[in-house]
Amino acid sequence: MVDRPNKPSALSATPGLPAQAQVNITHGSQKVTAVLPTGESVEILLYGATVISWKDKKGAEKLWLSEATKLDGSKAVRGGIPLVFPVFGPPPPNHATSKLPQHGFARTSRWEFLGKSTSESESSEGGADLSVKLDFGLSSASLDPQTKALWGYAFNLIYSVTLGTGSLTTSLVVTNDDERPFDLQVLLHTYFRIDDITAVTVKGLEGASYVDKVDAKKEKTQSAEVKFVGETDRVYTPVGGPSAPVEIVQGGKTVFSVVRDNLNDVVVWNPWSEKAAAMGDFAPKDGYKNMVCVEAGSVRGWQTLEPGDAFEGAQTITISG
Ligand SMILES: O=P(O)(O)OC[C@H]1O[C@H](O)[C@H](O)[C@@H](O)[C@@H]1O
Repeated sequence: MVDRPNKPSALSATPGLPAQAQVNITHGSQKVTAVLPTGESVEILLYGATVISWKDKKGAEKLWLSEATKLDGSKAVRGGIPLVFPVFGPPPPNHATSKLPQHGFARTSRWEFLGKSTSESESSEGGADLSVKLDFGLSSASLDPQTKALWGYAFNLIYSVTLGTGSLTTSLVVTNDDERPFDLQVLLHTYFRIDDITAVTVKGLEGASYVDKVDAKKEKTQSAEVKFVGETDRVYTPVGGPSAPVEIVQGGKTVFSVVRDNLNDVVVWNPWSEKAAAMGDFAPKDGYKNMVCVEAGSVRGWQTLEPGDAFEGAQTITISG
C-alpha cells in the first residue's frame, strides 16, 4: 500500500496494522526517517536522497558518516550512501557529461519524497517481518536551472530505499524522457562502518579484473581477498556477476554482504591517512580506520539509454554479524 504524504512533518502510520506492528515514518523538510517495530531505522536526507543513517535493531549504526560533513545542502555528504549519477568520477572530456562536477548531480540535488509502502513477509522464526520502502524522485523538470545547463537531457529518477529486518536495499530506476539517447553511469557509494580497516578483508572479488586508480589506472586481476594496507581505490568487475555476494569480513567473520542487481561493477575505496587528512569534510582524521566503501555500480564504460527506455540497478546489503 502506498501512503503519500500530503503535509510536511507528518508522522504517518499504516492503516490495518496493529499498533505494535507500525512502521513510524517522520517526514520533515530536510529528511525522512523510518523506524520498524523491531527497532531498525533508516534516515534519508532529501538533499541527494542520501541515506545518512542505518541502524540495526540494537541501535548500532551500520554506516560511516564524517563528523565534519555538511548536511545543509551546501556540499555532497561525506558518508552514508551518496548516489552517483550520471557520471562516476571526474567526467571525461568531449562527452555529454563533461561540464558536470565529479560524480554528477544526483548527490547534490534536492529530491522529493514520493511516499512509502510497507510489506510483510514470513520471518525465519515463523512470525511476520515488516519492511518499508521509501521512494524518492528527481526529474529534469525539478532540477535547478544551473545543473540543467550542464546536462540538458529530459530524465526521471526514482530511488527506493527499503528497510527490512537485517537488510537495506537501495534501488535506482532511470528513465529517458528525452528524444535523444543518453549515456549514464550509476554508483551506490556506500560507506560501511567497520571497527578496524586492518582487520577487514573484502571477499567475492577473487579472480576479478580491476582498474587500480592509485597505480596509473593499470588493469590488474585480484588474486585473493582484498586486504587494506594503504590508500585503495579500485574498480572491479566481479566474475560471478551481480548475484554473487561481495562480503565485508572483519576478524574472519562476515559483517556485511552485498548482492547487486544489474550493477556489474564494484568500487572499493579507502582514502587512508594522507587523503583523509587532505579532505576538509573528513573527520575524525583517523576515521579512515572505521570505514570502507564498497560501492555497487555500473561505471566501467557507459549504459546508453534510448528514448523512453529505463535502466534499473539495485543493491541489497545484509547484516550478517
Ligand atoms: O570525494 P568524492 O567526490 O566524494 O569521491 C570519493 C571517492 O569516490 C570513489 O570511491 C572514487 O573511486 C574515488 O576516487 C573518490 O575519491
